Amino acid sequence: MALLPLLDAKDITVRFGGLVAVDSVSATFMPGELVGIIGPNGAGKTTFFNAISGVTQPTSGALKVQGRELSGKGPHRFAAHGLARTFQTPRTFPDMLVRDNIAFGLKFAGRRPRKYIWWGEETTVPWVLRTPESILGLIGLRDQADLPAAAITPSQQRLLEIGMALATRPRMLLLDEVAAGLTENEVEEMARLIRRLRDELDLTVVWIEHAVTTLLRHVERVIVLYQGKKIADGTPAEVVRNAEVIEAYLGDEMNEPSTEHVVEEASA
Ligand SMILES: Nc1ncnc2c1ncn2[C@@H]1O[C@H](COP(=O)(O)OP(=O)(O)OP(=O)(O)O)[C@@H](O)[C@H]1O
Repeated sequence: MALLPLLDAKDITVRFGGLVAVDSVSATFMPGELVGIIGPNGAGKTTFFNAISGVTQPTSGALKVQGRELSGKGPHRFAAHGLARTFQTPRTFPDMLVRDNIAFGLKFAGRRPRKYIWWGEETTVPWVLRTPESILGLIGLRDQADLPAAAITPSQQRLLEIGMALATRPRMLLLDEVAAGLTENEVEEMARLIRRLRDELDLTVVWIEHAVTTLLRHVERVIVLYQGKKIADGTPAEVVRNAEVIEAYLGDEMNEPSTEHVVEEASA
């Protein structure tokens, strides 16, 4: 039997009054894929994320998760089908301890049993997603467990939000600019963590990021949005050679000395 996409978005359009923020975008995400979404400011990246996670109702288009029609459903239904996401501004509980932020996510997941049916088979929740301690270990925040979330650094806040998303025991993780505001080293560490999570937890990961050079180095597929439209969808090597992408977006990035080697690597 052919493998179904984990998420299948067909002709998704989102209008805000007269503005078409997302313009008939179709994309499929297969189990275990690590996909980047790039594009200039205002290209529609976050709006597309909101639409495929039930946060914003698309004006038109269809959404299927594991073959199940979820068009028109709210974020809780998407979460119940294994989708978890982070937001551009981390949505943690600042007055609660780091550990309790994670416990909150686990409580949400607790409504689903430890074994659940996934792709028609009984699946056990990976042990690393069972307790606040194990999740904190996975994201490298064990030492901060007993601090209020407001007391940790911005990069740790981003990790905490990823931890909260993982606590809901997802199969698909949508990451919205989790590397924004981080130092170059922190961005690289974040990219490595994202890959490790995908590999160890067998997740499908879709990652929006402005740090294009890092993203191109770490993802296997990139979708490029421009003025609400999808203008490219392919491997980093294909996308950096795409004339429309260069014209619309990557031209300036490629002229940056720091980017040249990445483009060369991606094209190799
Ligand atoms: N709730 C809203 N109401 C009206 N317009 C909106 C709303 N949300 C987004 N927009 C507009 O939709 C367009 C796409 O915005 P979106 O935030 O999805 O882009 P983006 O690619 O994520 O940008 P950035 O990289 O700056 O985060 C922009 O013109 C934005 O102003």
